[in-house]
Amino acid sequence: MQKITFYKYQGTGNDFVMIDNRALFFPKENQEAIALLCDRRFGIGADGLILLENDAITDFRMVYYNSDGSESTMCGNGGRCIVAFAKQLEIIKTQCTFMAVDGLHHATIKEDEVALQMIDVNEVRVNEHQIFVHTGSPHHIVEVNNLESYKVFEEGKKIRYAALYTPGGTNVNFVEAIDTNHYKVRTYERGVEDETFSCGTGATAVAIAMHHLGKATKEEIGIVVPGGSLTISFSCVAPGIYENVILKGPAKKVFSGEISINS
Ligand SMILES: N[C@@H](CCC[C@H](N)C(=O)O)C(=O)O
Repeated sequence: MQKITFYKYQGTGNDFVMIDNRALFFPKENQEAIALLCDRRFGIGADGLILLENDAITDFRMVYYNSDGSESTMCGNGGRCIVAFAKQLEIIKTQCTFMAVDGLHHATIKEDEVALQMIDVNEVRVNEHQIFVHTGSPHHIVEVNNLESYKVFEEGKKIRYAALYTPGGTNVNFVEAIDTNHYKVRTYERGVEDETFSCGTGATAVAIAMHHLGKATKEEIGIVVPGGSLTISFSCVAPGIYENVILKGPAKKVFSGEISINS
């Protein structure tokens, strides 16, 4: 058995087990242990697990796993939470750079609010089969009516496993307008294989898609998710090309503890 100190963080209800792995002690190859730590009945419970590690050229490195134990692509809410975690560990003060699977990120933190620069977007794919944006993770977007009662799990799962996205799959976001520049979003997340309370890369993808489609008129969009509110700002430099993409919202520590895993 191996005893692990962990911290639990959440960003608009997207929750993560956070581990300081600067000493590289964590058994990354043990996918079963990662899934167990994220299990809501037999473990701590979370949508994902994040390791904070040293990086040669930035303040730290983020390594992200979905709750099924698989290492995955970028997590926007996780990125905001790891910035709050790095501040708690006194690695950073109010601004930082860090390395993630999709490259270099800049972020600032003021109290519980983290503004995280996401990767640039070079394509918004719109055709008869899809509205799709890759914001560090893949996101399919569907506009719906009556989002509150929409069957996000059932419909999301169908698209997540659709032939169009084989073999990697996609996350699926369902969106309904509040007004021109504010949208409600619910997301089915790949690797969690369920609806989560929030998805940062998903909210970012929706904001960019709504702007690209000409539905949103501003370069700052408000997104309301089941777990709270996010703001996404960007510069649209050409059709489908978005730079200075910033995802902003709260990131909070929930609790910390120790847990033993089979090593
Ligand atoms: N919750 C995340 C997205 C995490 C990655 C996703 N589940 C995938 O595997 O693509 C976010 O806040 O962006």
